[in-house]
Amino acid sequence: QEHKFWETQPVGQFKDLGDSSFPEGPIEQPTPLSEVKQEPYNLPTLYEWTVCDMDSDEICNEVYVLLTNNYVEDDDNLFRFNYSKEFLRWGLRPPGYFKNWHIGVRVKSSKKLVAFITAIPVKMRVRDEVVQMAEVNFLCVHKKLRSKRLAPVMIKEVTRRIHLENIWQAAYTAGILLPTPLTTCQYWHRTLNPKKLIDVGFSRLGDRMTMSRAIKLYKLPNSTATPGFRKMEIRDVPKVTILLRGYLSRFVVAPTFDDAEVAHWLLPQENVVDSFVVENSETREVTDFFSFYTLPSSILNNPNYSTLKAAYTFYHVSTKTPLLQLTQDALVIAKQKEFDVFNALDVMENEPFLKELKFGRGDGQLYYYLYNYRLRESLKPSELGLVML
Ligand SMILES: COc1cccc(CC(=N)NC(=O)c2cccnc2OC2CCNCC2)c1
Repeated sequence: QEHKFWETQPVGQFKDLGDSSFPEGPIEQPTPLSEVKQEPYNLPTLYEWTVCDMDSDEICNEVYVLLTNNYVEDDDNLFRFNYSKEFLRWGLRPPGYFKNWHIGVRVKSSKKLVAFITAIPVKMRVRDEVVQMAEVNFLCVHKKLRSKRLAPVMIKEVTRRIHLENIWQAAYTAGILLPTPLTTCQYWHRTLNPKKLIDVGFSRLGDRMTMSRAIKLYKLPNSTATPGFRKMEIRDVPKVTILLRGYLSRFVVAPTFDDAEVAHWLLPQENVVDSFVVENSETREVTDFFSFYTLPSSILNNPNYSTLKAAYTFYHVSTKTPLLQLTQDALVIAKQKEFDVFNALDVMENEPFLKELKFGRGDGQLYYYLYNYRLRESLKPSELGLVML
């Protein structure tokens, strides 16, 4: 059973680790579109495929309810991701998206939505090659249908639909170890609301730490420190695009963003994504940028709280303002907006500020994977410039 499915897929296999005889690049060559399976894979008899039109309030709500009750939980099953409807619409409809890559599974008789998987297109640079890829995300099977081996057929079906668009590579993340990680990231949390985090079991009071000591330790200024730090606006898009493209060129694997993509992913949207620029008041130059996305978690079985309000670092660039100060200002904003915790991965150049700004190591890893693309060796997190939702 050990990775029975993944041993059949064009992904780096554990047994090939260290075997540097393999060239870097695609594992399998593209097949002619006429040879790609034209009809959907077979589901178990009682189930049928459906396309989830995220523009439809009703269908978007069905997806929201499925994920709210059945998506990823932390290792101690205290929390479950609670992506909002407006977040899902944002995350699944970037420029150039394909509606039929938002794939659902319904019970034929009741039409109940019981599983979901998605992909969106992304131009990914790997070293100095730009490869058209798909980002696969939101794989979710209803708790009552686990171990029916639905996930493998859903992965094959989304792969088939991606192949039909002549795209042969993909990127995905998971909290579990599969063959074979592109990189293994550590997640970190910066406490903003110590009392609530301790009450819900997200954090523990250290031995010599009293609650009042914890509140003092994580206190933040009431206002940001950087002159010219302000919310991003549509007029900033061209300059932020130049900043971001320049910054991401430093990493071995990173997405490429054009203006339209920067506008989609980074213009502020209430309860979805917050973005800030630092504009020099004399030169009018935009020198820095910071963004985080809003991903609450349901708190399972707590008498006093139902939701953990969490911010996740997204993309940022610092050319003039030290990243430490930029991040501190983002923490101040997050606190003002009543977030309980600010999460980050040790990707890009995050690690140095994590320790300095009183982030604590999370108790899990996030693994990044490439589909049908081999790198001679896995990357350090600091070599990765990709943040997934
Ligand atoms: C606090 O509530 C949680 C609810 C479910 C799972 C986890 C732990 C976890 N698995 N966290 C992460 O994967 C994570 C931690 C820091 C930053 N980004 C992350 O994941 C992002 C990116 C991958 N897709 C989910 C969101 C926490």
